[in-house]
Amino acid sequence: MKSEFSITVLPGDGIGHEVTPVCLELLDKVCKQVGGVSLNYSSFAAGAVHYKETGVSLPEEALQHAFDSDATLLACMGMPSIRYPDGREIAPQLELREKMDLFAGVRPVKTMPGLPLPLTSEKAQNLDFILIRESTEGLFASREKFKIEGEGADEAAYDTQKISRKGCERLFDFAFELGRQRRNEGYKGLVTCVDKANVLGSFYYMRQIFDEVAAKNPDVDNNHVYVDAAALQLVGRPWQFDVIVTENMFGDILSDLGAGLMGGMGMAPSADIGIEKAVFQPCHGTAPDIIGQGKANPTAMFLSAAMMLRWLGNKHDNSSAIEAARKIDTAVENAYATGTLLPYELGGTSGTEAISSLVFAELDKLA
Ligand SMILES: NC(=O)C1=CN([C@@H]2O[C@H](COP(=O)(O)OP(=O)(O)OC[C@H]3O[C@@H](n4cnc5c(N)ncnc54)[C@H](O)[C@@H]3O)[C@@H](O)[C@H]2O)C=CC1
Ligand SMILES: CC(C)CC(=O)C(=O)O
Repeated sequence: MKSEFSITVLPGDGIGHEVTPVCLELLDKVCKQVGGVSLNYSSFAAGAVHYKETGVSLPEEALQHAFDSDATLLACMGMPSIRYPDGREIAPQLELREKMDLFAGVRPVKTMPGLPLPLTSEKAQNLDFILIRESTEGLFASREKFKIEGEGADEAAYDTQKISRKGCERLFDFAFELGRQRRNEGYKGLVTCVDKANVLGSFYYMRQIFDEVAAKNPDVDNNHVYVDAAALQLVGRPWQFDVIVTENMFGDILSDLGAGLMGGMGMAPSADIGIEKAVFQPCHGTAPDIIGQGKANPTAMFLSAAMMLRWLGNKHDNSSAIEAARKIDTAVENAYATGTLLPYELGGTSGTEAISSLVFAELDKLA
């Protein structure tokens, strides 16, 4: 059984440099506590600042390492002030997802105890569902091919969405398998396809493939919701969802809504999963408004690291890695359950130091 894992670490830009060091500290601590699992990190510069300094956003060496290592831990990348000549931001995390074929962006929406969440309903305090964002195509796939046509009053810009049969089939297979797993764990096991099939042919195509895959998985419940209605329902009665599966751009937007339900971007973990490879990174960006102020919430990064350990443990049949993941989740949950943490995003003053210290202390108690 494999117990030593090589991890590509990409701190990226902005608050990535604040949440990455404490996350590696947490990982070292938990691995030492559990035994039977150790991580060897190799860190690389990549992102907007690296592009500004070198003209390269994702060095070949970093990409190769990500391919060769067991998993990649990425914080966040991008800076609104640094752009390609065509005006787009530098976002090598998208290239990484595409080049490594990480089609399933798994974004859990799980609330923590002890936080004054934006939705006050009792049921909204105990949310636990997962949004799967297709991460290799959709509207994002057009970003390097966008065109401006016509002149004067007829000038118009076009981005073209890509929805492929292969992309849909593997995504929906993944969603139904997750739905089945969750049903076996006592969740609803309901897979909801979110689209805009009432207006766009590409989404009607996607929905038909969803229905084909659903027919092959009759033991797992499913339904469809249009994306506008999904936005409404995510605010009105989010507890009705279990596994949401959707296109890249819709998933980008709705997963931020999901982060809002948890108390902010600093609470929302994520994993980009392919057949063999995976990258783990929080949903948040580089938070230029709080860089260097100690306000960055490392929770999303911690929970993403736990997702990495669980994925490694399942893939390599290493129960210690799964135990380490469980310990991180429990330590984070227990830290919030004290009711003493209030992150900046919720109007409080708990930043990187306060949150990390309490999570570390709770982890020590689990020894
Ligand atoms: N996966 C990635 O690497 C992503 C990168 N970006 C990039 O990040 C930059 C900023 O984008 P924004 O739209 O402002 O999104 P953002 O997620 O960086 O920030 C949105 C809001 O959430 C807050 N926030 C985010 N993470 C936080 C944390 N861990 N702790 C406390 N507060 C946190 C920020 O202070 C800000 O008020 C842009 O360059 C954007 O392109 C944006 C989203 C995802
Ligand atoms: C700035 C974008 C690339 C953000 C995004 O969609 C992501 O990283 O998930």
